[in-house]
Amino acid sequence: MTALTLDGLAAAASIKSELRERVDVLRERGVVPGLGTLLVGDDPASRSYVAGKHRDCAEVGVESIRVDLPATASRADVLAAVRDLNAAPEVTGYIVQLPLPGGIDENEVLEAIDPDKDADGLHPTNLGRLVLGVAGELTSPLPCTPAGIVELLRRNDVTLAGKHVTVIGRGLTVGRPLGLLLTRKGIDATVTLTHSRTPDIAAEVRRADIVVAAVGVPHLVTADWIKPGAAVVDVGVTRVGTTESGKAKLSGDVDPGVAEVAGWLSPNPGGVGPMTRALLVSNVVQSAERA
Ligand SMILES: Nc1nc2c(c(=O)[nH]1)N[C@@H](CN(C=O)c1ccc(C(=O)N[C@@H](CCC(=O)O)C(=O)O)cc1)CN2
Repeated sequence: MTALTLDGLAAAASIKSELRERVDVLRERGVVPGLGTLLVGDDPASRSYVAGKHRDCAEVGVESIRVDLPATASRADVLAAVRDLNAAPEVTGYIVQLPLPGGIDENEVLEAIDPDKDADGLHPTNLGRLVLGVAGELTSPLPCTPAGIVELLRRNDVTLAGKHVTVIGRGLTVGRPLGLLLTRKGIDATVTLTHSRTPDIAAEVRRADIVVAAVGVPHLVTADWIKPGAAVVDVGVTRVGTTESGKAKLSGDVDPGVAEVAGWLSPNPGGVGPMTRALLVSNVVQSAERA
C-alpha cells in the first residue's frame, strides 16, 4: 500500500482562491483587511515563516504590515510594539511570531494582544472561546495549525467523527488546542494527547485511526507504530543541515517508511505548513468581515 498524499499546497491554494473572492467583496465595501506581523530576533525558520505569511497576503489582496525587532529587544520594547499594533487602524489582525527570544515571557505578550485583533487565536480570550465551543465562522479565530489540520483532513475526505486521534505533542500552537478542537461538537473525534512524559507513545499511536505528530523529533514515528490505513499528519519540523545550494534541509517527525502502511500521509514540507498560513489569512479576512 502507498498512502494517499494530504497535499497542503493544493488545499491552501484552493482556500486562498476562495479568500481572494471574499477580499474583493470587502474591498468593494471599502474594507481593507491588513495583517500585522511582529518578529523578534533573527531565527531563520521564523523569518522564513513570516515571509511566507506576507507572500500569502499579497496573493489574496490582504495588506500586510511587518514589524521586526532585534534579538536584543527588551520586554518593554516588545510590549510597546504590541501596543502600537493594537492601536494601528490599518492592522485589522496581527500575530506575534513564536518562539520569542529567551527571557521574554510569551504568555505576557500574548495576553497583551487585543483579542479582537488576535489573528492566531492564541489570546486567552480566544482560547477560552475555543473551550466554550463558541469559536467558529463568525465568532472568534481558531489557532491556525489546528484549524489547518482539520481543514486538510476534511478536504481529503478523511472522516473525524467517531475516530480515534492520537496527537503527539502538547505545545501551545498545535497539540493542546488541537485536542480541544477535535473534540468539539460537530467534529466529534476522540483524542489521546501524548507528550514527553507519556509512558508508551508507540502504543497510543498504534490504536489511532488518525495520528498527528507535532513534536520536532526527526522521523520519530515509524511504520511499525501505524495501524494499516491510518491517516498520518506530519507537523513537526527540524532543520537538519543545509543543501549544497545553501537551502535549509528539513526533516519531519514521520519516517518516510510510514507511507507503506498509512492510508493517507501529509508531506513535510508541503503539508501542514501552507495550511497554517492559509488559515491565518482566513482568520484575518473573517475578522474584517466581522468588523
Ligand atoms: N505566532 C505563531 N507562531 C508560530 C506558529 C503559529 O501558528 N503562530 N506556528 C509555528 C510556525 N509556523 C507559523 O508561524 C509555520 C510553520 C511552517 C510554515 C510553512 O509554511 N512551512 C513550509 C516550509 C517552509 C520552510 O521551508 O521553512 C512547509 O511546511 O511547506 C509556516 C508557518 C511556530 N510559530
